[in-house]
Amino acid sequence: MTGGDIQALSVRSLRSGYGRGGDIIRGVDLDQAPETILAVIGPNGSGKSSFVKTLAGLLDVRSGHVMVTGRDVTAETPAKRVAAGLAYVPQEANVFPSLTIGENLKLATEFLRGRAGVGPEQRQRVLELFPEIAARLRTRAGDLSGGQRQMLAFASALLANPEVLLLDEPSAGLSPKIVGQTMEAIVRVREAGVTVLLVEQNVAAALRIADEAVVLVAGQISLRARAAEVGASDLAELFFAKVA
Ligand SMILES: Nc1ncnc2c1ncn2[C@@H]1O[C@H](COP(=O)(O)OP(=O)(O)OP(=O)(O)O)[C@@H](O)[C@H]1O
Repeated sequence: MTGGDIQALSVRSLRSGYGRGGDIIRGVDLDQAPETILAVIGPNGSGKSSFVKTLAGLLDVRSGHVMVTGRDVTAETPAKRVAAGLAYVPQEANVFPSLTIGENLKLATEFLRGRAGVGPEQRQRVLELFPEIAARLRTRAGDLSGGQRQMLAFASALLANPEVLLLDEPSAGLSPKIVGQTMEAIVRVREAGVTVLLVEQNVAAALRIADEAVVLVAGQISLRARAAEVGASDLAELFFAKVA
């Protein structure tokens, strides 16, 4: 959605961690071009979820910067980051199970007044992206299948009309067939003009749809490549290096 040389997402010398513990994210630099899908993969415990939480504002930045379409959001609260165009879908608890789909969608925009492009037209665009959700507005979110629940979580985040969508392991707990449908939905989101940063344990599924991939090992980027060029041997070496 952004032209010229402005990156959708820029991260500079980012460090973050929990409480008084050591740094988990240990100096990450990253630029992501608009309307691309970037897969963030890596071994268990390498800091993928912590990275995306830091971008979303849920883990304090110890040093470095996060910029969305050229605007520095490092000091902003999670809510202000959403208003600045950076939406986040957590791995778990990403919908309200006791509310209907319609109520979930209504609640998602409750705190977004003033953000450009938020309103009935955006709602319509989002519902067109997710027909399965659009057809079940009165169904309780808790009665949806895992895949449908992910779609609802994506839809809720997209109502903010974000430039960048951060997804934390959307395939977790889904059957292979549903993983495929979820990945197809992510491609549709990108085709609608949204930049997607996709944290995934399911490396094969993520690489199939991503433009580029970064491998995070022990809180640092150890490889960045076009997704199609990431070879099994690169991954084995990097993933194994963590264990050794
Ligand atoms: N709430 C927390 N408090 C303290 N340490 C945490 C917390 N959450 C994660 N960590 C630590 O941060 C490190 C990175 O964990 P993180 O969940 O970000 O990795 P990950 O790459 O997403 O792993 P996985 O693929 O298993 O989800 C781990 O050492 C983990 O123990």
